[in-house]
Amino acid sequence: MSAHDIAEDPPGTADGLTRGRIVITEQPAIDVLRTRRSVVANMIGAPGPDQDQLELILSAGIRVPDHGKIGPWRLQVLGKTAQAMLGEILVSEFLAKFPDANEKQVAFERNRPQRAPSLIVVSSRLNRQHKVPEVEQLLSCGAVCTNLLNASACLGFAAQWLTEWPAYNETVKAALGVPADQHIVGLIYIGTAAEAPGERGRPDLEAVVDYPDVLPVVDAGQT
Ligand SMILES: Cc1cc2nc3c(=O)[nH]c(=O)nc-3n(C[C@H](O)[C@H](O)[C@H](O)COP(=O)(O)O)c2cc1C
Repeated sequence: MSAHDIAEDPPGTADGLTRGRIVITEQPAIDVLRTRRSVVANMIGAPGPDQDQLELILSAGIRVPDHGKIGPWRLQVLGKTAQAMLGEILVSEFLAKFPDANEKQVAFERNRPQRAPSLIVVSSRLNRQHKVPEVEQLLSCGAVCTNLLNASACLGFAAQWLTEWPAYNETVKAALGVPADQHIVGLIYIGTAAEAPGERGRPDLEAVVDYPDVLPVVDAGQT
């Protein structure tokens, strides 16, 4: 049984951890976090999460630090028809920019939102009247995307956080109901890895972490 199979047994009686009918990976959370890898969307296939699994991923996804309790994010789980409609919009925007595009390129754009079984669009709902700075609200949106990836990994699913050109296209935003002054922060593709991804180089801790005993105050004149 793979990590995201549905348990036949009643809750709590199957091997491993269960939540209702869902088997959760037996890996300790710290190992999921330490070893999670994105899988490129092209390599993510069926099965995708079912509705119960999706709701688990979504509820973990929005359990993020949110200064001011603003909830500055919005999540849209695109169904198959919506994915196909988005694909048609991508084709028309792509052709408007590259009228000489070949068939293969057009087919890629049409299929772009359907590369994986599930597609969650995470966009911002920034409250610019709120005293909490905009950047903090955007960071909370990013945290949602990260939690979606980690929650997917906890259930044994592969996922990738992409923006690509569609996230920055005004027609795409309008079609998704995202106001022009808000952002599409992530398109999260979720499903099952066609093959396990290789490791990706990570910075050594020493390259990014310091343990200063005293503050490394920089003389303003030196900067
Ligand atoms: C905000 C954001 C946008 C991203 N957009 C893209 C993208 O458009 N195309 C891409 O190849 N990777 C994109 N990535 C990177 C992948 O999500 C992923 O981090 C990368 O493939 C490395 O995999 P890893 O998560 O295993 O480190 C983006 C990451 C972030 C945080």
